[in-house]
Amino acid sequence: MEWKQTNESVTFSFQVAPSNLTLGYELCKVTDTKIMFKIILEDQAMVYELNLIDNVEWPPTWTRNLVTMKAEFTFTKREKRPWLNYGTHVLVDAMDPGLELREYQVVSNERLSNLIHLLVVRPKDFLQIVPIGRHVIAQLSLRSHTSRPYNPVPPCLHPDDMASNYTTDCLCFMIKKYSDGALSPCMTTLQIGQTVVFSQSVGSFAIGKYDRFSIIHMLAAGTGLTVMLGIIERALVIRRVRTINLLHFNKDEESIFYEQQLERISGQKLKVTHILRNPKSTWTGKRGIVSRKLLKALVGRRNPDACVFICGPKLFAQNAQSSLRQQLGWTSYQIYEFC
Ligand SMILES: Cc1cc2nc3c(=O)[nH]c(=O)nc-3n(C[C@H](O)[C@H](O)[C@H](O)COP(=O)(O)OP(=O)(O)OC[C@H]3O[C@@H](n4cnc5c(N)ncnc54)[C@H](O)[C@@H]3O)c2cc1C
Repeated sequence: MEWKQTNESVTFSFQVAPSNLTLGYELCKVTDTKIMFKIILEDQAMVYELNLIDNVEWPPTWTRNLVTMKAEFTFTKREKRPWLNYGTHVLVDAMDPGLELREYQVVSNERLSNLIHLLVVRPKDFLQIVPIGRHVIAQLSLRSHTSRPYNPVPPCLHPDDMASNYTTDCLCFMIKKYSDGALSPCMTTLQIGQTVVFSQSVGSFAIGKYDRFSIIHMLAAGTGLTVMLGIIERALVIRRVRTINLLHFNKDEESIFYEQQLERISGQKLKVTHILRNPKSTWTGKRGIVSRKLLKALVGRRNPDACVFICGPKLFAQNAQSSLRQQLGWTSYQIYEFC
């Protein structure tokens, strides 16, 4: 663990091993001087108990280097004076706690399109940086029996599109409303100040496994886009990645969301293609469903320097996998399906 300070603040960072990419973090305030730090690695987690020499304010702010994934957490000191040392830290047993549910307060809930809302929520005395490609479980209250998985999304991909009221201790979600659904109608109508429950991160995706590829193809159907946004945010700053080819499949013009925001960051590296199943006759873009013909044209035959990420309904993912593997020669280690 490294630390540095000014009179006003103290900053901590953890570097486990350069070969082991830190994927995510969970910080929990126990008291004003005791903080638990959980560091999430590819297939294990480490928990440190940090006992500070003096009181700090909660929450800390954080910044992350998206290439190395190293994050720095900065706490404001309650008493503005230099510390002789930070205190002590010990590695504690990181037993699997099972699903831990916490209440989050809604800080904004805005419409992105007809059916999609951007929800920003903030927990109390807790902060998590969810590993890219992993999700959390949501439910309306701690006692509710209905839960659904959702992918946290970056607060923005361009500073002009920053989510309303976002601070670095918040999580952001893009949630589609299914009017006859059990949870999404409530999730999309939450008001500022109401609470909702989320778990810690779940899943096994490890972004570092794909760092060797210089071309990333993404096949996203509808809200399958959500998991791709964190990958895009990082891929844009990874020098080795030359091309991000995002294919976003939707039903019709009204179902497209986050279009202008993606347009703003697309260019030499990121290319976005919208493919509609049922567009109006005026649509001049691509149309159809995922098929061998379409993927041959937009992804092409197997390229050893490329990987493909797939996220969407089961049938969509099955069709994509069979077209890529059986007809276009792609191999399983190049493909990751989020489900
Ligand atoms: C890993 C993961 C991440 C996800 N991330 C996101 C995300 O970031 N954003 C997002 O919006 N969604 C995401 N989802 C989907 C999300 O978890 C919910 O499934 C979605 O919000 C619908 O939940 P609901 O309770 O409102 O609807 P449900 O009650 O689950 O119903 C959804 C729709 O399916 C229909 N339906 C329900 N049961 C059946 C059935 N047996 N047969 C046929 N149709 C049926 C319903 O009529 C309704 O139209 C993710 C899913 C997974 C697995």
